[in-house]
Amino acid sequence: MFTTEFLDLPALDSAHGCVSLPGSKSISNRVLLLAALSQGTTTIHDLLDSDDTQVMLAALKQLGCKIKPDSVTPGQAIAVTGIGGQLPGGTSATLFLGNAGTAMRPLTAALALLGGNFEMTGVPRMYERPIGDLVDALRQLGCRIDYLRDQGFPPLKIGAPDFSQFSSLPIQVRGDVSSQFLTSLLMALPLLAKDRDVTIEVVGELISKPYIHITLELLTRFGIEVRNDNWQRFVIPAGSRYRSPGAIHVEADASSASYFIALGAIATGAADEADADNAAEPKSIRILGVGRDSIQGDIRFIEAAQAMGAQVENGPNWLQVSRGSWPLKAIDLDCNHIPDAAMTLGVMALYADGVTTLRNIASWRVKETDRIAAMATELRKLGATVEEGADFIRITPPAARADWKAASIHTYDDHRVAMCFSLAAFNPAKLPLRIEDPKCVAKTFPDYFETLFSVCQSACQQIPVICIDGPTASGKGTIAAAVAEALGYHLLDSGALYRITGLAASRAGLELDEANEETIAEMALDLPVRFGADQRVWLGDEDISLAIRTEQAGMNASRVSALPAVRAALVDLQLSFQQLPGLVADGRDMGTVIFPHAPLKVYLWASAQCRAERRYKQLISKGISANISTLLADLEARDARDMQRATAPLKPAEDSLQLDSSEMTIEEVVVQVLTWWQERQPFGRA
Ligand SMILES: Nc1ncnc2c1ncn2[C@@H]1O[C@H](COP(=O)(O)OP(=O)(O)O)[C@@H](O)[C@H]1O
Ligand SMILES: Nc1ccn([C@@H]2O[C@H](COP(=O)(O)OP(=O)(O)O)[C@@H](O)[C@H]2O)c(=O)n1
Repeated sequence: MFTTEFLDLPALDSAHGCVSLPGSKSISNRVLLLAALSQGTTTIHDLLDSDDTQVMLAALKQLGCKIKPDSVTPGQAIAVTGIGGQLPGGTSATLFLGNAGTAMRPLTAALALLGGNFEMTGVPRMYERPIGDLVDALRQLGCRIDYLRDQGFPPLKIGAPDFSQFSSLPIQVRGDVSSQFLTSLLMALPLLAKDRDVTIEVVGELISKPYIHITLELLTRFGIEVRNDNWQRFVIPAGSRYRSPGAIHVEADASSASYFIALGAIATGAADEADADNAAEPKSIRILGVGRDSIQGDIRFIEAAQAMGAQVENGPNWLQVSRGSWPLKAIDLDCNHIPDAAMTLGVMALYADGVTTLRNIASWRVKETDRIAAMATELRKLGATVEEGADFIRITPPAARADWKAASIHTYDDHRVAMCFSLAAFNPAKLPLRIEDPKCVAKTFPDYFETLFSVCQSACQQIPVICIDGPTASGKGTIAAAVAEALGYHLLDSGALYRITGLAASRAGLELDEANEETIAEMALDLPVRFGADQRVWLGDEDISLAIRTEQAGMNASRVSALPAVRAALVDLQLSFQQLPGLVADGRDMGTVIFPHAPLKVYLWASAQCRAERRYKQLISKGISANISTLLADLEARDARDMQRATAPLKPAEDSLQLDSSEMTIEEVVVQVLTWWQERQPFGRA
């Protein structure tokens, strides 16, 4: 997951490949609650690991459910042992539910019926999301719920219910604000249906029926057959009891699939339509985990995408999407049946041949953020003309390539805004795009951007490289790592490759000189090297992270690096590090030889005395003994060799910015490099 302040997406050209999507959030949290209310243990496969499921799991643990293992582990099922429809008397807890509507609403209903003393809290945005209609419905039954701040909104206090006034009259709930209210009642009211039918009556038009469909399907899996009278009345029959299905699979999120369906429709055409080679090879996006048999309403996003031009093939649990019409066709669509996925249509509209109108989307206004306002604001930043109304949005794409703008997309702590806007990186103007606060995707799809990059292609010159070259101990490695972390970029420590080559050659008993140049170059071509987490380096099965950091290893590196054949042998390996979303490369010739077109080249240096002192401290802190005057002499010898060698000598690239770090702290250097980088971006200062 990208936890950086922002993530810059370079212009993307095309997409092709296969993605496996994470489990659905709606299904995950419903299954968790139903498993928690049931008797016995439910083994849940493919549960989504996200902020919303984590708060739900934490809450269930507080309520006394057993969860094994303790948290969601990739590839491993999770077992939830439920409370069997009953909490121990006097249970009390403060439950923090973040910004998870799928936890706050159903848990409020269930706990208000179960009884106990609870405070239901969350993040500030949760306190702006209405819950009054659900509370009103529950109060009709005798539930005790108080507002702790604003009337109609969390946080809430729940006390012991008094069902003495509970009659057989239907419980009324509004259906036109959020379908989660009805879902919450449907999941919780079987608790009251032991010896009589419980009837729920919907007041007003029921929005988001597909989500109710998911709820009903899952209730069936847990032994509760609700009678659905035309989406207006729902009857939970007397004698209903939650029964664990034993094991259950969570299907992949159909809303998450929408980004990849759109990707197939937008980006699988040839990067350059005139390029015959590309045109010959059909490209597509294959999506695993969700397909024709999905119980999720958002699967009908496929129809909307097809209407805009996507070509879609499907199987029970897979989809395959490629570009059909291009440009996409503008549509005018009632989106009530696909409220979440419809946001993706808003970004597809940027690539359409006319004006797209998405209607009946009033519920967007009360989601993670006011999504109509958010979409309108951010689409305008990209150059679109947007009209918004209480329950619709109308989008006119940028008139021509030159009308597109490079935008920094604000994401409003809304995962879907972040994910759908990433698709604007395919703009024909080849402009980069900034996504602010990319970690907000953690709500439903923590590795969204990694998954996206894994199937996207971009021309080499579009993937940015920041080069940091300079003499030994100037701080290149330290600064490069910090800059890469701040930007979410990959890191190339090119010196490590020469160090590894030097180590391997000296272990093989070779003199590190011209006589062995070809032999060492062949070794360099075939090094079984692997870079792991925490900057660990492996040669075959051996962790050589420390062995390559000694001054002797540095000296050996300097020797082998003077051999032109060795340098040539390492070129392709170095180039292969230039991957989405970008690269920070440190070394001697990053800017002069390996990445001559890099948009930012920094030549970092410091006085020899200062560098010798830094290296001394560094070695001592690693427990390696050292002597300053020897270090100074070695470092000057290394500088001389690096600067005087015939091939790729150390020197500032003509277009580099020089930075003397002698009097600067590490933080100051990092800030300077990031400032230079920001100044080169079309977004303005962050
Ligand atoms: N601006 C700086 N001020 C003080 N110490 C620094 C600075 N930059 C780097 N260092 C320290 O100097 C040592 C050498 O830095 P390193 O990144 O290994 O250099 P290089 O990769 O250029 O050989 C490290 O211990 C690092 O923490
Ligand atoms: N791009 C590069 C990187 C390192 N090198 C050589 O490899 C040696 C070790 O590189 P390094 O970056 O790990 O060394 P330090 O700067 O950390 O001492 C340097 O002394 C250079 O001679 C090179 O020639 N070209």
